[in-house]
Amino acid sequence: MEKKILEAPDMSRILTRMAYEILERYPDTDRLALVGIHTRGVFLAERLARYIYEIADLPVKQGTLDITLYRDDWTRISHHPVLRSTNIPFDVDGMDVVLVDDVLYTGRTTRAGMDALIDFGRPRHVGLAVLVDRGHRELPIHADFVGRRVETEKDQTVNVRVAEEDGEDLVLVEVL
Ligand SMILES: O=P(O)(O)OC[C@H]1O[C@H](OP(=O)(O)OP(=O)(O)O)[C@H](O)[C@@H]1O
Ligand SMILES: O=c1cc[nH]c(=O)[nH]1
Repeated sequence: MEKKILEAPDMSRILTRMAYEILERYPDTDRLALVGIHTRGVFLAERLARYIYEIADLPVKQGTLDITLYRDDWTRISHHPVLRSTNIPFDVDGMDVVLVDDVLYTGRTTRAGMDALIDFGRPRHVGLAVLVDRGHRELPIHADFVGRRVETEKDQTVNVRVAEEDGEDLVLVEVL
């Protein structure tokens, strides 16, 4: 069984708030880029960029990262990984890059995301925005912009659904 923790209006409100926070932290939007981590981070990054455009009338650079081959455990997960597109259509050197993901858990995806990003250049600053921080970090990583902190047990699962991929906006936590 799963319990709903966020529904579509909650997600819109939270992402709007996060867009304001990102703008406040990085007012120089010429230097700002939002980079979504596949899969759902890509759609959340697009939405944050859209909210920033609506709030400040300023376009923000965007990119996507597939971190599969940068994971420290990818051979354990699959020897035939499905790869998705990495697209960083701007010069990363000197930029303020906000990585965007749906869930922050152990921090291993974020670490892989930083590795993947740094292969493109040397950002001035890298931040992290996540819709849900569920704790249980295994690496010294924290998020700068958090939609909702959720207390979880280590063996619970947080399931984020986004309309673009799943047909609905919903965040569920497995009930143990
Ligand atoms: O902090 P971590 O322990 O790395 O966990 C967080 C990651 O786990 C999920 O991705 P998943 O690997 O399930 O792939 P998905 O994005 O395709 O669902 C989620 O989307 C985050 O990217
Ligand atoms: O609970 C979890 C842990 C990692 N990634 C998710 O999407 N959910």
